[in-house]
Amino acid sequence: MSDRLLLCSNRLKLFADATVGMDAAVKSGFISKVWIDDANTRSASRRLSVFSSQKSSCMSVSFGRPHVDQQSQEMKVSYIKSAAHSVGMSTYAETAIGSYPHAADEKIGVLLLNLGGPESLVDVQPFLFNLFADPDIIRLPRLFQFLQKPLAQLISVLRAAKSREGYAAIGGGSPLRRITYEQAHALKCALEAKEISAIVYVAMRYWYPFTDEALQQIKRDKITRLVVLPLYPQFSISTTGSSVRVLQNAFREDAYLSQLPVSIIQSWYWRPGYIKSMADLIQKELESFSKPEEAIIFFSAHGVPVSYVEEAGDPYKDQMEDCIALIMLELKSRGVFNDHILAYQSRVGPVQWLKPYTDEALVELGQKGVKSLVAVPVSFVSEHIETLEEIDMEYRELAIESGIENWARAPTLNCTSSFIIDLADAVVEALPSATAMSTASSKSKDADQDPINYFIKMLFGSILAFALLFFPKLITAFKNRLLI
Ligand SMILES: C=CC1=C(C)c2cc3[nH]c(cc4nc(cc5[nH]c(cc1n2)c(C)c5CCC(=O)O)C(CCC(=O)O)=C4C)c(C)c3C=C
Ligand SMILES: [Fe+2]
Repeated sequence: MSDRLLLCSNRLKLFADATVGMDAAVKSGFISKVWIDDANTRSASRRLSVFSSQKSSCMSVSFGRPHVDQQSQEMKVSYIKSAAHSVGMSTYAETAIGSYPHAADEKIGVLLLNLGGPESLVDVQPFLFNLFADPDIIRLPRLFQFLQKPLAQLISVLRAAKSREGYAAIGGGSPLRRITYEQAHALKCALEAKEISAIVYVAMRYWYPFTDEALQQIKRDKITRLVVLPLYPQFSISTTGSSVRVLQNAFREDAYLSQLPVSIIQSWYWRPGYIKSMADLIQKELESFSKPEEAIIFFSAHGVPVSYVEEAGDPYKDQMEDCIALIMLELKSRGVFNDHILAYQSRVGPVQWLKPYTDEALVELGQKGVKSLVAVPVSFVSEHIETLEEIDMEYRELAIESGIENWARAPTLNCTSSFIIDLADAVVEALPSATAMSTASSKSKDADQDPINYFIKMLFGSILAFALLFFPKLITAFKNRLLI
């Protein structure tokens, strides 16, 4: 009874014994945060770290007692496991805690999931078509899914000129493929340093190398155990959710893959190695200012439409806020007490996206007299068009015009060694719980189940799609007025 824990969640807050309370709390299914309330809890904390990664993708472990602000922050953390299930994914096996004893007999694969990007300006429109043809990016009611491809064709053609300008400004193509392969190589080396021999594969969602290519290679290599690691720290239906759906479909249809033990790491923004690596980058950037303490830390995350969060239960916003809180806690523990803000960038189309919008927030800060700012891209771990063009060019210019005099941008993590080592740890922790992927059909808890919402979407979706397809003049109006 010496190890006492304070367990906080959105439904439950209690003091408990380190072992009994932990297991009971986990079984109750509502734990999102554990505070270790006693300094002498080394063994408990080790167990907690392991089970936090295995039982719940959002649960994190901290030491000491939360003060009031932290506590209310933690209470906001939502329970990710239910959200992951709502998009039909298998999570870690319920019983797997402990080390993985059979590594030597296995042929281990790690599959990195990423978005992909056009490698030349000619690729831009077909890449955009693939992106907009994804039902997790443009979410149509089921009855109208036959419009998905015509709409994708239309929107990709309309968007292509603007996108091409962006890719031209960063050298004519996306660096994502190159950087992801560098990360794959670094991860392989980090695993080798931990005496795990693994082949690391790359599967892009919208451009080469596509998921299918990676899966064919996995089969040829006769991999016997696979860890799936999305290169998105936070889970979103539009990113990890979409890639995992593609994987599930492929696994369901293939005799070999459907039997292959797989662990999917749903999200990992809470991992101490990632949080520390982000804090390192920010701290280093702050030191480039003559008065570091005056600079605002401006976290800029890729946005998603509000409906993803409010109607489809996307945990992305909650995870993003939790992630920022953890980075700021880490910075505070290092004596860095700068103000910070989280805003969302890269919105596309006419719907409401998560707010505040990065461009509007920058103007507002300038108007308030802020003079120094460090921009921190936070939803992605490699440089890409939205860091190199949108932040470094568009937002920088806007910030300077708005009166911000000292601008800096934290680089993305890319192959930072502390980050790659942490990813390797995540893989090692995930290995024991690999199980054959569930073939249960996904039960999406989305707005389609609400008949009124469904009817409204159906009506407006069909009017819009038919109008755009059959009245060319409307296309110009659509393009000019609706920001594509
Ligand atoms: C966590 C990261 C991302 C989320 C969430 C996300 C959602 C999302 N994106 C679009 C539309 C576009 N995204 C585009 C590029 C792009 N998106 C991400 C990441 C997230 N997207 C990355 C890393 C990239 C860049 C890839 C590269 O080539 O470097 C694009 C194309 C570029 C452009 O024209 O701006 C579009 C379009 C939507 C609609 C969406 C959520 C519904
Ligand atoms: Fe995007």
